[in-house]
Amino acid sequence: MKVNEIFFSIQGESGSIGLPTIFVRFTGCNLRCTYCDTKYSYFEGEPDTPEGVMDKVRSYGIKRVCLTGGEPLIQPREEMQQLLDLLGEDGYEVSIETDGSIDISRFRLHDKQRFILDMKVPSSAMSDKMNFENLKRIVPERDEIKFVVGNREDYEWSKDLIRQYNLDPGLGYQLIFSPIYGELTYQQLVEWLLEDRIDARFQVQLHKIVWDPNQRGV
Ligand SMILES: C[S@@+](CC[C@H](N)C(=O)[O-])C[C@H]1O[C@@H](n2cnc3c(N)ncnc32)[C@H](O)[C@@H]1O
Ligand SMILES: Nc1nc2[nH]cc(C(=O)O)c2c(=O)[nH]1
Ligand code: SF4
Ligand SMILES: [Mg+2]
Repeated sequence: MKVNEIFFSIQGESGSIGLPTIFVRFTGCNLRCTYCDTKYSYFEGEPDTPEGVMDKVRSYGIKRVCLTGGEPLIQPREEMQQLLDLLGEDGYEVSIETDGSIDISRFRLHDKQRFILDMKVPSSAMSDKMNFENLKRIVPERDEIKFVVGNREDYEWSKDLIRQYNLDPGLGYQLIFSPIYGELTYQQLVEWLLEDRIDARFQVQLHKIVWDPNQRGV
């Protein structure tokens, strides 16, 4: 496996937002979202092993990890599964940020491990790469489905998907809406969500408020 960076910060996104978290950012992505804030992870990085990653993770003394990238699920499958197994054996809480294009059923999760499935909206220019079958593979109370939206068209696209796949929060589906940083105001997205009575979590990238938005490794 190839690792771009490992760092310790607060979780800036998703359901565990604000909690201290160790980030393992893998190198390489199969998509090229227009708005991607992590382009430096496409190629830069060093080879490592699941055991090597575990050693570094253990050194931080916190039992919460976020696997991200790049796209973590394009790393060699055996090695990624081995890392998930090692984290599971040690009782780590794990969130896996994934880009919606990779079959999430290729990986076996342990207790306290979950996917954050980002369904790429039209303005990402990647929505035709989505594997919509993933929406049937999601485990409602466990996983989260995320929409990172930049305009009204993205927002309508997301609502259509929620309707079409019956991603009803009443059935345990956990939905997140987040603005593309700098593209859509927080207020505009919040007002749309409230107006339409969408039972989803509004999320900002907390680390971009705490630190300079261009700072790496936070
Ligand atoms: C950098 S990606 C890595 C994981 C995976 N490739 C994915 O896209 O889910 C992690 C999260 O950051 C989000 N993200 C990237 N650039 C962003 C931006 N400019 N504004 C808001 N969210 C952004 C992505 O949409 C994704 O949910
Ligand atoms: N603090 C912080 N939280 C994050 N949550 C998801 C991130 C990511 O880049 O995937 C991220 C990140 O880059 N920084
Ligand atoms: S899938 Fe994730 S890492 Fe890849 S380009 Fe899109 S936001 Fe960036
Ligand atoms: Mg990030």
